[in-house]
Amino acid sequence: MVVIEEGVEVRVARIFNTFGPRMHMNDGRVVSNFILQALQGEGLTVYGSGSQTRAFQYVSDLVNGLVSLMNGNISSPVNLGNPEEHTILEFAQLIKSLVGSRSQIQFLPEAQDDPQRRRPDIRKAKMLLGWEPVVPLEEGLNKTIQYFARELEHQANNQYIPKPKAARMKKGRPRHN
Ligand SMILES: O=C(O)[C@H]1O[C@H](OP(=O)(O)OP(=O)(O)OC[C@H]2O[C@@H](n3ccc(=O)[nH]c3=O)[C@H](O)[C@@H]2O)[C@H](O)[C@@H](O)[C@@H]1O
Repeated sequence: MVVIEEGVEVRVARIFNTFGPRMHMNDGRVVSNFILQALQGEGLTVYGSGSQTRAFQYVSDLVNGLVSLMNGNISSPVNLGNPEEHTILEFAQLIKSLVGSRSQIQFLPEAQDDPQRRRPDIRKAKMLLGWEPVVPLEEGLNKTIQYFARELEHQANNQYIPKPKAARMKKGRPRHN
């Protein structure tokens, strides 16, 4: 173990789904895809029935968690995420309504090996770091939508409009759709 042999202090953050301004706009993740699609009037691409769940944390909550972790003395892994869980269909409906978009929700084939549920257990971070996420989902989404809208405007002037990425690879294998 590096910790014992070299006296190096180690911190291990297990980072769960995170979003916010300055995220990559078209790497195919769900929040960026849905925001781009809603802003551009395209169908919001829900893979499968949309009943799979995720829990998304806002970037500033993650940064605060990382800072607390670095300043603490826990060398075992600590989950950093927001435990508020929603279905992907709920995310699609929420983003569509926050954008005020007329986009349709478009159901596509399920992604391969797509986890049906993901929600972090953050009891350890709460207890040992006194950390928990504080930014409400809608507030974080609104800030992210504003960022995407400004970027689209800027990029439109430069003739480059990013497209949401359609095919996502899961575990290194191509999806069928
Ligand atoms: O561990 C992994 O395999 C992956 O975990 C997360 O990926 P994931 O939780 O699936 O996050 P998203 O890609 O944002 O997808 C979340 C859910 O939305 C669905 N989705 C995604 C994009 C889209 O346009 N439509 C859609 O329904 C996906 O099928 C999935 O169920 C991370 O974001 C990836 O970087 C990591 O590789």
